[in-house]
Amino acid sequence: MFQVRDLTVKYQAKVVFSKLSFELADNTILAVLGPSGSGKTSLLNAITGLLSHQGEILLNGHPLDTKAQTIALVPQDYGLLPWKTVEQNVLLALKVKEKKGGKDQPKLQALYAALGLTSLLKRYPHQLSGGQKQRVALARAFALTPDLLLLDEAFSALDLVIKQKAQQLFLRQWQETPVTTLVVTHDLKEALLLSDQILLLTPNKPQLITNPLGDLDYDSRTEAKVLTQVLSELEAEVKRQW
Ligand SMILES: Nc1ncnc2c1ncn2[C@@H]1O[C@H](COP(=O)(O)OP(=O)(O)OP(=O)(O)O)[C@@H](O)[C@H]1O
Repeated sequence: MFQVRDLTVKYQAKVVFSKLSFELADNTILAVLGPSGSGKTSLLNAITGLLSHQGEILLNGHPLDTKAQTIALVPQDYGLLPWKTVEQNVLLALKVKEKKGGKDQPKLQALYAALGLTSLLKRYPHQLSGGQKQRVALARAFALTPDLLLLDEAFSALDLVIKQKAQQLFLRQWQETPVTTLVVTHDLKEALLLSDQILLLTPNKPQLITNPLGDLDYDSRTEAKVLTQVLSELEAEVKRQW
């Protein structure tokens, strides 16, 4: 179980959110949805330990410990080292995290194949499209077999077709190795397509809601009728809150 208890984040006098609390069962995908400036990135930074905070962040009942537990982050700009090849970017992350057994070649090759990277392993980031870079960042995150996976607007820079493909690949890989995941997004549709639960980061009262499409697979969620109806309901809720 992943728990956030009375989490307060502030920059000097500016409070971003105060006493935020929620909990997630194991292997839940949570969409963190909020307008610009609502504190989505601050929440991720508090979780990764980059930002000091008050309150508790617990994984399986213990304070999150970035040394003992592995938190994988897929940042918005993908965070690839330009002077390393695709393969080296993935292997370096395993080395930094001292993931023993992480270099299990058959597993890595299966991961590269699943994410369509097999023919790109010797390329450098500047030789990749945005969608390809994003898949490398996902491969690097999944290779770590993390205890917690964080995606910060990881799909937002992609065009519509590539985005849908990337979301499907992400979900397929996630089903192979499920992990509690926070997907930060400002895109309501993305929240509905990917998550089990949605955290509405509103200025007044953050709210955790169950995704009404949570029991459906990705293809069923994208069926226009279902999605349009639920999307307009969520939009109405968001307008009330924001
Ligand atoms: N280093 C900082 N110093 C002071 N204020 C900051 C700092 N970083 C963020 N903020 C402020 O904290 C608030 C939350 O910022 P944050 O980046 O977490 O929001 P966000 O929801 O991720 O926004 P976006 O969707 O635009 O990335 C904003 O008002 C922002 O201006």
